[in-house]
Amino acid sequence: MFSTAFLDIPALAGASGTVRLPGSKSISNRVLLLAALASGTTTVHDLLDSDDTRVMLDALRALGCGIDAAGSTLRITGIGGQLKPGGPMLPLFLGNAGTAMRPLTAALSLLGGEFELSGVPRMHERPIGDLVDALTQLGCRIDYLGNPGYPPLRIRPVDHGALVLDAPIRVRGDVSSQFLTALLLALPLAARKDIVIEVVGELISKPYIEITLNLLARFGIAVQREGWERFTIPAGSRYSSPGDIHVEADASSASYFIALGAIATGASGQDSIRIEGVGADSIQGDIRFIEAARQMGAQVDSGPNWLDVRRGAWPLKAIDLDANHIPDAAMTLAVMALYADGPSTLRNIASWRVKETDRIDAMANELRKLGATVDSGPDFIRVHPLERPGWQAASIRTYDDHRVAMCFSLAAFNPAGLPVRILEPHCVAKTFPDYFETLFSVAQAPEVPVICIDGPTASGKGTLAAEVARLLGYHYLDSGSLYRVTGLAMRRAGLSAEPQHEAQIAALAAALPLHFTEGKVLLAGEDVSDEIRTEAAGMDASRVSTLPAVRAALLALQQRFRQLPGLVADGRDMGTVIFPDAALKVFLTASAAQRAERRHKQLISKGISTTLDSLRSDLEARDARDSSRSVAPLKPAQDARHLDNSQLSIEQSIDQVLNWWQEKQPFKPA
Ligand SMILES: Nc1ncnc2c1ncn2[C@@H]1O[C@H](COP(=O)(O)OP(=O)(O)O)[C@@H](O)[C@H]1O
Ligand SMILES: Nc1ccn([C@@H]2O[C@H](COP(=O)(O)OP(=O)(O)O)[C@@H](O)[C@H]2O)c(=O)n1
Repeated sequence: MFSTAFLDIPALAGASGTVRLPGSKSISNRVLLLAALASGTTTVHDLLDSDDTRVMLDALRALGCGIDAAGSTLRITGIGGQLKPGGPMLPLFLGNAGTAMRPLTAALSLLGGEFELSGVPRMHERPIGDLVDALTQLGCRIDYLGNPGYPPLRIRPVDHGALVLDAPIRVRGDVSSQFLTALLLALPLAARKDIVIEVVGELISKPYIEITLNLLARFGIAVQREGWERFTIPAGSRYSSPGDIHVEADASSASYFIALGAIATGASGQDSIRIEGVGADSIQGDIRFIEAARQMGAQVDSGPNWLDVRRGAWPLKAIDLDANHIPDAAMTLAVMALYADGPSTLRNIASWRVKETDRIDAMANELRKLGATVDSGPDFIRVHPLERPGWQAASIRTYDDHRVAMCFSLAAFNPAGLPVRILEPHCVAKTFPDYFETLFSVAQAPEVPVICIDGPTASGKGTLAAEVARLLGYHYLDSGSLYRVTGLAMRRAGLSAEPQHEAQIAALAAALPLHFTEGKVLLAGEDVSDEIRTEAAGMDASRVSTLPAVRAALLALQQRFRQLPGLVADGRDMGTVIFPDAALKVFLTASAAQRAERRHKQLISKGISTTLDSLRSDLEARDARDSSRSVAPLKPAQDARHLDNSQLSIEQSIDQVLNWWQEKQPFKPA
């Protein structure tokens, strides 16, 4: 996941390959609650691991469920429809997870304990009054702790004998279908008699109710349905665990990759995007996004649990769609509309206004920043396509809304070749923590940005480069470590850095079984991070690095680090030889005295004993060798910016490089 303040997605030109998507949020949280209410143990496969499911799991653990996770499989032992009596009041914090807040409100009102349910400030602006009203009709005791009609809530125990089950429970269906879902999931707890639910108003998002009914059936509860107005939970209904249950991949998450397939062509001009984990026969309503994508021109094939999408019509065909049945996935259409042959209109989407943010306003604002003309009203949005000269580079605000972040990544395919900046990209953690990594695994960029930091030993290149990479969410290449590992491999093979061994050492370098994980350097699985940091290893590295065949052998390996979304590389010849087209080159220096002192401190702190004098003479010897060798000598690239950090702190150096980088970006401030 990207935990950076922003993520710059370079202009993308194509995409092809296979993606596996995380489990559906809607299915995951319903399955968790049903498994928690059932007796016995349910093994849940391919559960989504995200903020919303974590919030739900924390709540269920607090209620006394046994939860045991191993990889993407989770075993959950339910409470059999009953809480342990006499527990203390339980405060439950539910973040911004509507799929936890609504059903838990209903279930906890009927379980008999005392609870306080709260969330982030936005959760306290998301209406829940219609659900509370329905539960109150039944005799449940729920108080508002803040504004009436909104969380936070206090729930008090109620005697099941006192519940009013004779009259139908009336619930509004036209604000959020989650209220009806919540009742359907929870009311079997009280089904001494048949319980009838009547929906008031036109029910929105019906496909989500289908998921609810489908999963209730998997847990042994056969709800009877008359149209979309009346639902009966039969007397004596009891949750029974199905034993094992598989969670489909999230169809709403699939929408971004279906759109990707429709917009992008592969490197060869004909490859497709294959999506695994969900097929066209999914029980999730958002799978009908496929129909809308086809209408816009996508070619979609499907089989059991897979989809295959490629570009059909281009430009895409504009659509005019009642998107009430796919409210979440329809946001993706609003960005696809930028690539269409005329204005596209999405209607009947008033529910967008009460989601993670007001999504109609959010989409309209951010699409306008890209240069688009957008009209919107209480329940619709109309997006005009963008011609090549109209596109603008924009910093996209994401409003703590995962879907805004994900769908705007598709703007990186703009024909103007502009990058897109996504602010607060970590909001995707709500449903798809690795969204951007997954996108980057199939996307191709004509130019992956590189920042090079070259300079003499102990000038602070590694420190600076690693931190700049972390702040930008870029990959990091410590090219010196490759020469250090080659030096080590040379020693272990009984060779020395002489011309007669050059070919053998180069062969070792070309096939180094090298891995970088969590700041460690592994050689054939062995952690050599400390061994390569000694001054002796530095000297060996300096010697092997003078051998032209070794440098040639390491060239391709280094260039393979240039991957989306970008790279920061440090060394001696990053800007001159390895990445001559880098967008920013920094030549970092500091006085020899300063560098010797820094290295001294660094080694002493690692418990490696050395003297300042020997370090200084080693360092000068290395400077001389690095600068005078015939291949790729240490020297500033012609277009490098010089930074002497003798008098600068680490933070000041980082700020300077980030400022130079920002100057090169086309983004206006957010
Ligand atoms: N601007 C700076 N001011 C003071 N110390 C620094 C500065 N930059 C780096 N250092 C320290 O100098 C030491 C050497 O830095 P390092 O990044 O390993 O250098 P290089 O990769 O160029 O050999 C480290 O202990 C680091 O914390
Ligand atoms: N791109 C690079 C990186 C390192 N090297 C060599 O590899 C040695 C070790 O690199 P390093 O970056 O780990 O060294 P320090 O700067 O930390 O001393 C250097 O002394 C250079 O001679 C190189 O030739 N080219």
